[in-house]
Amino acid sequence: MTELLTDRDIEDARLTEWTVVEKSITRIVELTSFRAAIEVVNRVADAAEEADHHPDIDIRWRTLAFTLSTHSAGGLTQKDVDLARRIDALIAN
Ligand SMILES: C[C@H](O)[C@H](O)[C@H]1CNC2=NC(N)=NC(=O)C2=N1
Repeated sequence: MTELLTDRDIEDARLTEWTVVEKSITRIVELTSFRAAIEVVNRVADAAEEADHHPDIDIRWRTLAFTLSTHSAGGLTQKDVDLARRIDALIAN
């Protein structure tokens, strides 16, 4: 579960909205308003607490940047892929 994923594993996960940046993945998303952005942040916070896995979040008016990595493993693990999918679902809804 906390094993580091290979580059191939990350490609195979097909996280099309995410960009690999060094040992992490980032998704930038623009919402319709600051409040809408904060609502997404709150939903992601719930998902993060539930998973006990926490993204770095950069908030700039209505644009959010989520960055995922597993600090304890020093890179990307399945936990990041799982949280990325949850974030994608929360943004879509
Ligand atoms: C004790 C607890 O499981 C750890 O501190 C968790 C919490 N959230 C975390 N989040 C992330 N992104 N990486 C971690 O290594 C991590 N560790």
